[in-house]
Amino acid sequence: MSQGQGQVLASYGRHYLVELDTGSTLICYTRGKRNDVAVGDQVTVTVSNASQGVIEAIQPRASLLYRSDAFRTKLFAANVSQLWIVIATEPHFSPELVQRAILAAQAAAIPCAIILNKIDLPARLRATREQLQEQGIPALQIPVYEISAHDAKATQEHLLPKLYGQTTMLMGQSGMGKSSLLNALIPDAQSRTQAISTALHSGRHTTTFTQLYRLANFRLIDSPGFQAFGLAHLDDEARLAAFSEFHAHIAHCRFYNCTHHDEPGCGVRAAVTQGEINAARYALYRQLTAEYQSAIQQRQGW
Ligand SMILES: Nc1nc2c(ncn2[C@@H]2O[C@H](COP(=O)(O)OP(=O)(O)OP(=O)(O)O)[C@@H](O)[C@H]2O)c(=O)[nH]1
Ligand SMILES: [Zn+2]
Repeated sequence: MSQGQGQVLASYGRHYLVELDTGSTLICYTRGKRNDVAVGDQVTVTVSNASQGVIEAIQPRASLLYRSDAFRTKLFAANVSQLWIVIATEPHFSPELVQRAILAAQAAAIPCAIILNKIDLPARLRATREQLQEQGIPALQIPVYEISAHDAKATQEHLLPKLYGQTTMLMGQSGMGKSSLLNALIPDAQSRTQAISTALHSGRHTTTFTQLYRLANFRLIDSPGFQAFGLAHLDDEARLAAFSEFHAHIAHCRFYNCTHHDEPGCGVRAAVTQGEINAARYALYRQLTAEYQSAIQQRQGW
C-alpha cells in the first residue's frame, strides 16, 4: 500500500471521490466515524488498490464554506476562492437566501459575485436590478455579472476570464439556470457528472451531490440547490464582522458594548434610519442574532 496526495472531487454519503496528483481517481472512505471531509479538500490518501483508498488526513484549508443550524453543520466546500451566486430574471429568487450566502462567504473571507442569468427575458430585468439595489448588494461592492446562459459563447467570453486561476463555487436556487451556466462554461460537464455519479454508485443522474470540476485553467464547484441556509455558527463577533458595512457606524454608538439592537444612541440604527445602511440587511442582522440565541437554547434543551 502506498500513500498519495489528492483533492476531493465529490462526496456522496461517506464515499469520497479523490483525484490523486498522479491523475488517477479513487473511491475513498474515512476511518471511524470521521465525516468532516469536504469537496475541495486536499487530502493524504492510503491507496488500498487500483480503485479504492482511505483518507488519512486533510491539509490545512484556505477557506471553508458551510451552513449550520442548532445541531448540524453542513459543509459546502473547502478551498473555495470565490463564490458565485446565481439568480435569474425569472422565476423569482429569494433575496434572503442570497443575503445569507453572501454572509456565509464574508464570514469565511471569500469574495463573492452575483450572476444574473436569463437577461434575454427582458420583462423582469429592470425589476430584478432594482431588487438587487433594494437589497443593498451593489453598495457592498459585490459585482453583478449579467448573462444569458443560453448564449454559451457570450457567457464564456464574459465569465471565463474571471474563473482563471480561481476555485469558484456556484450556488443557486433551483430554476435559476445553474446547470445551463455550468454547461456553457464546461461543455462536457454532463458526461463528467455522469462518470462521477456512476463511480460513486449514487444511482442517480441528477446533480444531487457537490462536485468539483478540475480544468486546465480553473476549478469550478457545483452544489445542489438548497431551501434553507442556517448561519447558527455566526456568534456575535463573527456576525458583526460579516456585516462589514456596519463597521464605520459603530464608532458612533453611545455604549462601547452596544449590540445594535435596542440600545439608545446606536450609530448603526441611526445609519439605518438615515438610509446609509440597507434596511433589509439590518433586519437580517436582527434575525440572525435571534436565530443564534435560539440555537444556543435548543442545544441546552430549553
Ligand atoms: N430564457 C432563458 N432560459 C434559461 C436560461 N438559462 C436557463 N434557462 C432555463 O431555465 C430553466 C432552468 O434551467 P436549469 O439550467 O435547469 O436550472 P437549474 O438552476 O440548474 O435548476 P435545477 O435543475 O432545477 O436545479 C430551464 O428551462 C432552462 O432552459 C437563459 O439564459 N435564458
Ligand atoms: Zn450600536
